Amino acid sequence: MKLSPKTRKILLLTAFLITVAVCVPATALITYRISTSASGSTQASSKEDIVADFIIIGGGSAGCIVAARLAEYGFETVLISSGANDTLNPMMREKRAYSQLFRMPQFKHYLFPEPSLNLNGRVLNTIVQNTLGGNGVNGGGMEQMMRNDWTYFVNVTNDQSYHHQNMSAYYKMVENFTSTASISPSENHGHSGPIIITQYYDTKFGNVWKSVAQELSETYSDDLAGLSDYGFSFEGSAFTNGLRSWSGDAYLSSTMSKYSNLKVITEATVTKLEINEKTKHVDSVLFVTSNGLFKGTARKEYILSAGVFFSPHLLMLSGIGDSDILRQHNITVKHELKQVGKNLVDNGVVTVEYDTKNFSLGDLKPVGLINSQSTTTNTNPDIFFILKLDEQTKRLTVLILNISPKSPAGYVSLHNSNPLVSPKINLTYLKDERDTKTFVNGIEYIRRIMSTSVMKQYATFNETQPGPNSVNLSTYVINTVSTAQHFLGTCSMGKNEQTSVVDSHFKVHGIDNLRIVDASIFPAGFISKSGPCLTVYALAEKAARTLQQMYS
Ligand SMILES: Cc1cc2nc3c(=O)[nH]c(=O)nc-3n(C[C@H](O)[C@H](O)[C@H](O)COP(=O)(O)OP(=O)(O)OC[C@H]3O[C@@H](n4cnc5c(N)ncnc54)[C@H](O)[C@@H]3O)c2cc1C
Repeated sequence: MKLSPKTRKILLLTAFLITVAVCVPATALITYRISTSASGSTQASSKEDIVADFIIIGGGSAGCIVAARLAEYGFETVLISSGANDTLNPMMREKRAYSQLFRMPQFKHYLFPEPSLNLNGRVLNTIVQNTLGGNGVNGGGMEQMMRNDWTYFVNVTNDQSYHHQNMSAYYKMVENFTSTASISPSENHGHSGPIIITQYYDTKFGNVWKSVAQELSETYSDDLAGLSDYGFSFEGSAFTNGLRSWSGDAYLSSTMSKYSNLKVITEATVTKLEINEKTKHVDSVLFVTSNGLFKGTARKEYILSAGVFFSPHLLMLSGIGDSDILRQHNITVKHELKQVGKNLVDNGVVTVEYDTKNFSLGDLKPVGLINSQSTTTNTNPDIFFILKLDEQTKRLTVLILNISPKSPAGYVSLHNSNPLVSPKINLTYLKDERDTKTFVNGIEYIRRIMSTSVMKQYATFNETQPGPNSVNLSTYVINTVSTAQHFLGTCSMGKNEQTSVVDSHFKVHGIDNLRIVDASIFPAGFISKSGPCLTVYALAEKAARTLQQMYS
């Protein structure tokens, strides 16, 4: 589609006007950056529309890996992403800048879910980092999923290639893992992949942490990757010597200059997949930049990697989804897939906070994956917790994640059919009272840790939140539970189109040239036991390898 500059300007202006005029809360508007100045990588300024073997939509954690690998495998590849290329910005890289980064809206879409009635009407916020690498610019916790988690994938898909043993190969492709512990490096880790992960350990606090586990009759594990899914440990980190490693930089930035068959278009928002409802084939994608409206055509396939909120959103806007919802918004149904947008899950997080004296953690990340109600079960953990110390204020925050939520899943849907209006998001934390109880048990468990003789001897901890005299912990949980930002599941993987959106080869059921590779494809009912980011990376490696095998 070639449009004159004047028509483009009119279209763009119209899109903005519609956005502003639409009757949704102003906070629901997407804050895509559409500026006329180029910032780093290629902007869509050419008059030509795009044609390539593969078009990837969304340069987040997964999208950057799929794009880089497909280019490396020799395919003509185009990545279209709504954020700018900020990979050289020190704010992205430096750990000490992370909290400031959080306060800078130009790098993010803030999405505001509907008020949660069971949380006294509170509106929680969800975040999509609008930059290359997406939400990989995060807290840096890097954990593999465990053997049992992969068995869940195998059972849901009937695809044996998801067995832990096989998936271990993809983690190894991602990881450049080192541990400062004097443990023999686990055979579960890779040591020459692009993402640098360091598991920090020091003997002094390491011994304390082991003794705490012992005093509470728990197990300690040198490394929670792979086989062991229970106990106290230290978490691997994407920060090494204070610098972040993430897919936007480690996979994509270096590749952009290396492969002439890779084109990265930033500050460009895909607004629609043009789908032929008879052939069930994606004919093209439309995307908007500050220079106007463009069309991209893939000779082979389109890969949707816009993340857990925007992937289902774009499917629905394009006519793939639950026909009842699409018709409500006057969207022509191109392909009925009831599960699009369903099964949204997240752990939720509650914190216990302490003022400390004589306490330091440095780069250490003490964690635990335990059952808060019974000790030494070595199985069925119900919470994951992590200790974070602000070394300047000496404030210790213990984050408690619910890894076995009982509440029904939430969903992603539409406010209306305007692609520049963010999706409708429904979250369901604490809808089932057992989840409140899990967090209360979690708080009591953290208090037991801080009351162990070994912790008391090591340093001074004064609880400030919820506070030692707080009588009603349930109320505290209801008033403070927040998003853990570990959202999964809105384009879930499974055997058929009644129960899922993609098959085990990442292909959208019923559409012949469209795949989804991002956090949205985790199977319905699956919840992350720690953090999903490293697994999203591993799944992206698997998807790229699948495409290479298919098309080489
Ligand atoms: C604040 C925060 C902290 C986190 N901390 C951790 C942690 O410590 N450990 C951990 O394991 N996990 C963590 N997570 C979760 C983890 O980062 C995510 O699960 C993971 O990054 C998701 O990757 P993704 O590829 O699915 O999506 P994303 O990385 O979100 O990428 C989606 C990309 O698509 C782009 N996009 C969206 N719509 C369009 C469109 N229409 N056109 C073009 N581009 C589009 C977006 O701009 C974005 O860049 C955290 C998440 C957040 C938000």
